[in-house]
Amino acid sequence: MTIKAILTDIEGTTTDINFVHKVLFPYAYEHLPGYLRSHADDEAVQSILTEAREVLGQPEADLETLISAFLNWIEQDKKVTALKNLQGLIWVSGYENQDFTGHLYDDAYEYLQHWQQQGIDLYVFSSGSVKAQKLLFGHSDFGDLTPLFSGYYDTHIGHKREASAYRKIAEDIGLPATEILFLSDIVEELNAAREAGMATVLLARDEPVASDHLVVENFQQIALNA
Ligand SMILES: CSCCC(=O)C(=O)COP(=O)(O)O
Ligand SMILES: [Mg+2]
Repeated sequence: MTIKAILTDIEGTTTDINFVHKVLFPYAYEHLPGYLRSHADDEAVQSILTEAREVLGQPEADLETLISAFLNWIEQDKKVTALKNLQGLIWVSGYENQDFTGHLYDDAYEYLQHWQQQGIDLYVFSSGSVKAQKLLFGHSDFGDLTPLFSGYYDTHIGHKREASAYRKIAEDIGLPATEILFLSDIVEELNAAREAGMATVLLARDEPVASDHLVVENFQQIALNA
């Protein structure tokens, strides 16, 4: 089978989980109350707040109630689309002030470039919003890597553990799912991608994992018949 496109997860796949959980999430947690209090009237924030009220089932929830809900979702690592959109807005200042740069494993940097040079189109699918994805790769440890990617997908297209999301992505990319390879560290995501027809590789970066998906420790071990 010929792989023509690669769709990659971020956290645990291109990027250290610790960067997300020990740098990005704490930054969002610390800045979220102040950000919401000073930007509550912005159009983009208004729509995030409306969506959060819907998720909570509390159409009248005030700003302080919503702040508590968002903080609670960060603590629980909930992949709520409204939270993910909000985090993307908050992280702008962190990247722009150079409080941090987007972590990328050396092998991910090397092989994403290599695959692109081989003519393979690269796409991202993360629970982090498209804005957050572009920030991470645009302000990465290796500089601006956004020219590597042909497209970005987040939970607006569907949940990462549901096959329908991968079917929609394949349709949007314009390739049969069988010609797309999905990379992730989460078996449930790989199962959903496989159900949609995609080829799959499980990244087990920290410890060995037994799986019926092809398992690798890093991107260098991924052999493609492009
Ligand atoms: C796009 S950077 C922030 C990552 C994030 O917010 C997250 O929830 C990680 O999700 P992933 O689907 O990449 O595991
Ligand atoms: Mg992941």
